[in-house]
Amino acid sequence: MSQMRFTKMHGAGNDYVYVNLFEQSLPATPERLAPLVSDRHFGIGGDGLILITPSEVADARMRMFNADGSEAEMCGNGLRCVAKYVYDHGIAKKDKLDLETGAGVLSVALETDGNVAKRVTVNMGEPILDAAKIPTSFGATPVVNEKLTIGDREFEVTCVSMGNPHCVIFVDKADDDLVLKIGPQIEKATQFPARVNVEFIEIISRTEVRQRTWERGSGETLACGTGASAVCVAGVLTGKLDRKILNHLLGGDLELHWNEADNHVYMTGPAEEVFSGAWNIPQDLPKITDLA
Ligand SMILES: N[C@H](CCC[C@H](N)C(=O)O)C(=O)O
Repeated sequence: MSQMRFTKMHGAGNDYVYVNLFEQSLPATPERLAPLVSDRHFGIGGDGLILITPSEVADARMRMFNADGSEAEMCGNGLRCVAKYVYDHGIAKKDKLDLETGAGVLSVALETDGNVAKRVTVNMGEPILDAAKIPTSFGATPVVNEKLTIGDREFEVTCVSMGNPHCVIFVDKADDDLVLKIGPQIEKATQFPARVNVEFIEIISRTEVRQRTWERGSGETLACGTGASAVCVAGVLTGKLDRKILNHLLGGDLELHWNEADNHVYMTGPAEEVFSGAWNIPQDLPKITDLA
């Protein structure tokens, strides 16, 4: 029985199966593997699959696949965990790393305690506010307080890309009806040709919010780092929030800062390694060559 070695990690409860491709190759395409390993009953369990690979332009590269097998341009919680893995496992023992992502090479700073990283700050780069690049069919740029009709209900949405697309909605109560019923309908709404991640935000003050997230390709997650970054930007664009906020997500807290000086968003939060293991590769899994 051949096996694939993996490490389970999470950032504020947003958990992924991490595979170190510095030391092994994949038994099948990641699009095929992600749904299998993400399955919380028949697989390892997680919100998706994250590959840590060598990079020609950075200390390492992250490729991120949602639980449905779709690849995303960027994953904030995932990148904090990749940074921790790269540091803790000695791939690059530096407390400042450059990591290649689908949204470009991003810089991260690690707070370490001896030999392990505890908290990580990611320079997420500039938010993308051009409707076409988010991409949405809304005409306005930036997309602020647009009306989106779902069934017989109308929502006011603000759309921001952090390399991946986000639809932010400020609500009185982010309840199950909104997150679990409206969230999936917005994810697949025709206004979002690449689908979209949806953030439902309760405002506690100008510097503090509570977030629930319906993620593209993974459903509700306990946290979404790119989403929390998009919320910070949307809060400033709508005049509801200051540029520095504390975001309470179901799985933990993230600190966000949309820095006026460089127009970059900075996200700080935890990264945890839960366990490592070996996954028994199913006999009937089509080999990568079979899929060519
Ligand atoms: N579902 C997202 C990718 C993961 C983002 C999230 N988990 C984060 O921490 O940023 C997408 O398809 O764009």
